Amino acid sequence: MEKDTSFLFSGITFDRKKFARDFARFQEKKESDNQPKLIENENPEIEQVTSARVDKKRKRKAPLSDPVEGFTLFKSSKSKAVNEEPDQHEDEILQGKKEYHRQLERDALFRKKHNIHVSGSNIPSPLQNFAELQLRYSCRSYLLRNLAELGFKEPTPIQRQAIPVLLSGRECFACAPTGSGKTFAFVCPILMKLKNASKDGVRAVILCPTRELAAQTARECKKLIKGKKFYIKLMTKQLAKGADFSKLPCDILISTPFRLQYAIQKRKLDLSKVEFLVLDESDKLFELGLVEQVDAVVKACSNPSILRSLFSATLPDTVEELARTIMHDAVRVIIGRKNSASESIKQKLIFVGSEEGKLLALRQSFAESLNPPVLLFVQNKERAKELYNELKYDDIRADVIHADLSQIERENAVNNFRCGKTWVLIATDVISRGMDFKGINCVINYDFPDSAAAYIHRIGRSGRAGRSGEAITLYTEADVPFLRNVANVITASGCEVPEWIMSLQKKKWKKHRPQRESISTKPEDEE
Ligand SMILES: Nc1ncnc2c1ncn2[C@@H]1O[C@H](COP(=O)(O)OP(=O)(O)OP(=O)(O)O)[C@@H](O)[C@H]1O
Repeated sequence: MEKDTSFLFSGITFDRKKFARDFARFQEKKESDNQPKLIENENPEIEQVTSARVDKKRKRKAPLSDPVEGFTLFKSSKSKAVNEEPDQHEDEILQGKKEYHRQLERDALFRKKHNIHVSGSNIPSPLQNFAELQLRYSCRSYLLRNLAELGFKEPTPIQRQAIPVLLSGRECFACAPTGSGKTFAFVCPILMKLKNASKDGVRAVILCPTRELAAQTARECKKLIKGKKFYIKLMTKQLAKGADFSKLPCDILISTPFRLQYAIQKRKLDLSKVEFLVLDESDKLFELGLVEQVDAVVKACSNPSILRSLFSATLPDTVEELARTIMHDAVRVIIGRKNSASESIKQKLIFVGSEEGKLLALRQSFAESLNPPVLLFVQNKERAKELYNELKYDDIRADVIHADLSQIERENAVNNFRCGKTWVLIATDVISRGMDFKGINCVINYDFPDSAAAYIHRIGRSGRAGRSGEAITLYTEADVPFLRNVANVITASGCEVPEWIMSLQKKKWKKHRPQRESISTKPEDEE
């Protein structure tokens, strides 16, 4: 068609001078032709843009046009348009401002409803639902499909706010209760931003304080990428010692600080292209013993446009201050009250007098009602072994996990507990953070936790993802001076504590690890 048309006009030279008057009429008609079209336009936004364009065209064309019939009409309408333009523009700005403020109000109400507290500048609106991931951020369908398969219907409060913050390219430190879905809150933006697999070096690093948590996070990532190719690597001992990192395709690397520092320093692992660094259980990572290794990793992630984020259920002020020194224009997201326990856990304090009383109380409680799975926390690995030796011949399926076991023994202990082979798992704090055992009915603090943060994380192994749970904390005379700190956490999450405990003096409490009598009831020579 086009060819035909050009053929029709080829070789014809239009005599503009001779037909100036007629030509001008066509010009005029053409312009006025536009006007009803604009009015017909159903979309007011498009209308504004189109009319602005036409006005611009007019402005540019006007000096070129010859004086024609109807010029005055054009002139008057044009001069009107010129007069109107600033008003219209101001109007648009005003409307824009009004809409912006209305949106801020809506966001504030929505955040209040979901107990989301934020600070920082220009914080993106929280997610109303998962569909917004696609509407606002063009999320790929594989991820939405996997979410649906995992049964995630609604975003949790931390997901509603932290995901848009990270997707809008802002750094973030976040504090949300145990079991509230923080893992997906940081993995989702990473997957969305990385878009596709690449063999271009490590692009994201997730640091976890323990191997068990690192392995769990890697497993969760793999569930989320089902049907999509991504290279997700867990830094195992073998990988750290034997891999050729220059050839290893890796989009997301999940590791403990120790193994990653080893790989950086001894195996020349290059992290200069890392775009995302997540410090999960960040307050633990900033504790003495880990902070130097974390520092080495932070330094190795030298990409100037890296996005760093910190997540935990407990975020002491000291960690926040430290975080501020390394982060740029970060957004702070707190769900509920900072450093509080999950509200879905029924918490109790039980006085047992002495160490001997503890074992009696435990045996009695198991005899009356044992509702597995039960997680039992003790102060150190020696006590874990002792308690295991006491319970292993009782008629309950007990197992133990602590740092003296080999990697494979630790994995077996976790897996047997996960699948229900073990009813009671005796543990040190090695699994108190982040581990997601579905449906733990009861956490028993056989030994009083060494800090309020440890208490929050330990009991947070139950009552996850909105489920209910129970936490029992045994205490002896030696623990009384430290009761008040834990009692504060208990009352803040809506559970009751005897009045006399609330009237105890608050204690400035670093680590409470009293010398405890042995758990073992066997005579020493027999041992
Ligand atoms: N939107 C959601 N809907 C339903 N379940 C979810 C959702 N997001 C996460 N979960 C589930 O909730 C559980 C807890 O999630 P996750 O382990 O990420 O919690 P967390 O906040 O990191 O806890 P912790 O502080 O103990 O590390 C997991 O089993 C996870 O699959």
